[in-house]
Amino acid sequence: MGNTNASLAFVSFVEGSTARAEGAVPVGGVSAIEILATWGRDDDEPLRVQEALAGPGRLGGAGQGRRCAAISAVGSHERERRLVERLGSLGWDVAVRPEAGLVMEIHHPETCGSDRQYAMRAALEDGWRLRSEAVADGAGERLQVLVVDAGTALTVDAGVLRSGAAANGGAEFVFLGGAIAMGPGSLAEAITARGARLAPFEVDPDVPALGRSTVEALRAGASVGFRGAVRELCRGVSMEAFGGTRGVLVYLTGGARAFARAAVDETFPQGFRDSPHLVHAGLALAIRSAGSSSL
Ligand SMILES: Nc1ncnc2c1ncn2[C@@H]1O[C@H](COP(=O)(O)OP(=O)(O)OP(=O)(O)O)[C@@H](O)[C@H]1O
Ligand SMILES: CC(C)(CO)[C@@H](O)C(=O)NCCC(=O)O
Repeated sequence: MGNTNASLAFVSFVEGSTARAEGAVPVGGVSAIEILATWGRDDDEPLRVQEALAGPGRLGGAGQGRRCAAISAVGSHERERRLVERLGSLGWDVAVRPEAGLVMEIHHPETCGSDRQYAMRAALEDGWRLRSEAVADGAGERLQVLVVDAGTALTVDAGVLRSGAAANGGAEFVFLGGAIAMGPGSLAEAITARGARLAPFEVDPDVPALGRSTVEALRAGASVGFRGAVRELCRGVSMEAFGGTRGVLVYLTGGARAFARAAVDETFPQGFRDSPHLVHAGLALAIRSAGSSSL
């Protein structure tokens, strides 16, 4: 559940698989992510979920045995509660915001949004897999990850993989923090709510900076202005977390990705990974590694 939209996905794992689900980040064993439904804040959430789960043949073999669901939510606790209740009444065991499995190197980690944490978990795990494929002994290589999530909010977060630091000699996925700003739709809503003579308008990612009417000028501010925020936050967070932008593995996710692509591309000549389902993938990984303890 995001701030504006929510979606329900079915995630399959095939052990040892590195198959790329279309548009999805192919994190450890995630072989497919199928979006079953998406809906807005005002829709009847429990009903949409119930309808999606009832779809014919949707869940493959998952109809048999134990039914496990997990929820990432940054929306209201009331929305979350209604969803958990409905899934429970349909016979699902529900894990609500299971531990993302990150070492949180920020003040007050308990206030950090679950979407930020799951996206970072998926990105770091994917980076780890990529690195171990590229170098036989990747232990000495640094893995620095930046996650850009453009939606209702814009978040730009930094993370690193710390090898061999954990008590068991394994790797630690470390969340270093980042920035929270407004997405393009929020910018548009905010300015028309505060500007007495400004009528509501639709945002568009492909507009010039030079608007020749009020609405064009507003679109320019929301879209071109948003790109500026993305560029500046990507550069700033990378510089402060990693000392530069080179060698950083960058992931872009969120419903407003189209508004952020050009700025991310300009900032990182090494390119970036367009990963629409990063939060779902991270949630699935979190629940899998937590095993039955979170269910
Ligand atoms: N075609 C589009 N036209 C205009 N805005 C769009 C379009 N597609 C996405 N957006 C923007 O994306 C936002 C929704 O993004 P997303 O689907 O990631 O929602 P969300 O998950 O609720 O957001 P968040 O992750 O910040 O909670 C909208 O508020 C709007 O700003
Ligand atoms: C920042 C948002 C709104 C992004 O969806 C969400 O992750 C959230 O509500 N976070 C709580 C505050 C924090 O992440 O520090």
